[in-house]
Amino acid sequence: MQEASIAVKDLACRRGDRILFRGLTLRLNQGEALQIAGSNGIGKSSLLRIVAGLAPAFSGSVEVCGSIGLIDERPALDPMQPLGKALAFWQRIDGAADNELARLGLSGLLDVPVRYLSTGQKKRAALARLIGQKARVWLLDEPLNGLDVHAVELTERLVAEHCAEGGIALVASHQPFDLPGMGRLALAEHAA
Ligand SMILES: Nc1ncnc2c1ncn2[C@@H]1O[C@H](COP(=O)(O)OP(=O)(O)OP(=O)(O)O)[C@@H](O)[C@H]1O
Repeated sequence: MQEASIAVKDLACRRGDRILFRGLTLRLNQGEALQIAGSNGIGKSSLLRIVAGLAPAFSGSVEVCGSIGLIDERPALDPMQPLGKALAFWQRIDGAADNELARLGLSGLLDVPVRYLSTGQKKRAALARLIGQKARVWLLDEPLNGLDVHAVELTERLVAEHCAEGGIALVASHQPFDLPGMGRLALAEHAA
């Protein structure tokens, strides 16, 4: 199985002309999960984007071992395509996989264009794509936003299963995320 780790050392993040946080050091090994907590605008999404390699660090270093899957507020699914075809596009790239469609309550929605899905349905569709991606490192930006109670529990369970299989989860959320053994880092403690 592919190894997985995240090592962040003395990281500082700058957005525009402001330093958001500095002196952030963390390490996650196989099977571990960490919640990045903090109020709106503190820099949670920015941290995930730096870890994903989508934004530069202002200073410090980030090393990620293992393939990365990122969920944020924009599901990477063609809004004009029916959900089934939008997911099939990724399956051709990611390879065949069980996307857990029934478990995610998506089996009956495969002919619905992605743009017509509700907020929670889009979020669950993004999870289906993430599962199909088979990435070792999950970066989840506010994964519980817009989900009903059942879908919140399911998301927490899916992350637990991912970690039990040796994956890693870095979860940015201002909401409680119920996962046994999950660490919690308050980003405010590193605010510049
Ligand atoms: N490209 C950018 N240029 C300038 N400022 C930016 C840029 N992107 C984000 N910011 C600012 O950086 C700050 C942190 O944004 P970020 O989205 O990381 O916060 P967050 O903790 O995820 O917030 P939320 O809980 O609302 O999602 C905000 O004040 C935002 O306006």
